[in-house]
Amino acid sequence: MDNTFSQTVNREPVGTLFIKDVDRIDCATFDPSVGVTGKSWYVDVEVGGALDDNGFVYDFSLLKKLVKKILKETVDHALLIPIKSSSVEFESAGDNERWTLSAKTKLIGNNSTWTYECPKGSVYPVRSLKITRNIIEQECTKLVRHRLPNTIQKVAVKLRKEEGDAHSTFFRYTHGITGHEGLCQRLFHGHRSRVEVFVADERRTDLERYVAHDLFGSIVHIASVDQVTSGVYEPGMRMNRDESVSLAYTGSLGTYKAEIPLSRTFFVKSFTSIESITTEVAMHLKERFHIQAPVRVHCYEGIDKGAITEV
Ligand SMILES: Nc1nc2c(c(=O)[nH]1)N=C([C@H](O)[C@H](O)COP(=O)(O)OP(=O)(O)OP(=O)(O)O)CN2
Repeated sequence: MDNTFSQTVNREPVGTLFIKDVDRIDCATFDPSVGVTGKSWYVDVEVGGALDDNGFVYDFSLLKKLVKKILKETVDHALLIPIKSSSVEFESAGDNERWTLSAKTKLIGNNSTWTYECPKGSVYPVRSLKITRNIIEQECTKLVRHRLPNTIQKVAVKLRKEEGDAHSTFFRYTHGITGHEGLCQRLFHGHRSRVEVFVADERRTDLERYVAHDLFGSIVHIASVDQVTSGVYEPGMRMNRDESVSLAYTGSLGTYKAEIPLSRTFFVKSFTSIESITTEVAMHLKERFHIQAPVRVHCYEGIDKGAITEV
């Protein structure tokens, strides 16, 4: 956002405030050229308008609460779908919605289809042909603008990627946590996550790249074997086969069902929590590379949080 606003409007006292990292979004997006992908962003906000009796554009505390509430009710932990795309089909299914999403993606090498049957609110439909960061920023800006008073003349919501260090490796995953009482039960919510690997306390960026790119294929859905209702699966791996796997479970908000390309699904034996995923990764590295020394893995769940396992 430029800062000319406060300089050019000089008839009444005005100002522009900003809050960096007001919230973080963890969601999933559907892109016809990539498929369903986990995403995480820092959220920054700028708001400009007339000053009140305290000299505030808007109280920081109230703005933080409002932005968090709006994001939680809309895009956070949702699957964002571009409903103007010809790759997207929608049907109502009683209390649920049913979405069919077709992707042509070089990452998988075939035409692939994701289906998602979910309680209302699990999908955030966007009136666009595709979902980009810029389009989500515009959508969030509209949502926040709409809930602020008329004294506010300018709003900008910006999404910022986590940078990491020069050697950081990231992967993107979606998952649903069957028994979670909150929005993490949604089968397609996701994260952009860093992975760090240490062998005998020495950082191993080669193994980090192996985990992100080879084991998980950079973009992956992580399912537990007890979520599978039909299709083949093998815990601890992704299977490079041109077929789908069906997942289903019921949480406190309703029933979730999905069909996902098998080559994009990694199966864990127990839970899809970050603790279980990290343990699965550490065990895999130890066995696959016959490592005798202690292997310590830090897998993030989105930004600044995650789990550590040493084996
Ligand atoms: N110990 C764990 N706790 C939680 C896990 C987990 O794997 N291990 N996972 C989740 C969800 O998957 C969720 O996506 C985490 O996102 P988060 O933003 O922390 O969840 P909230 O929306 O509940 O948090 P806010 O700070 O309110 O945004 C949850 N917990």
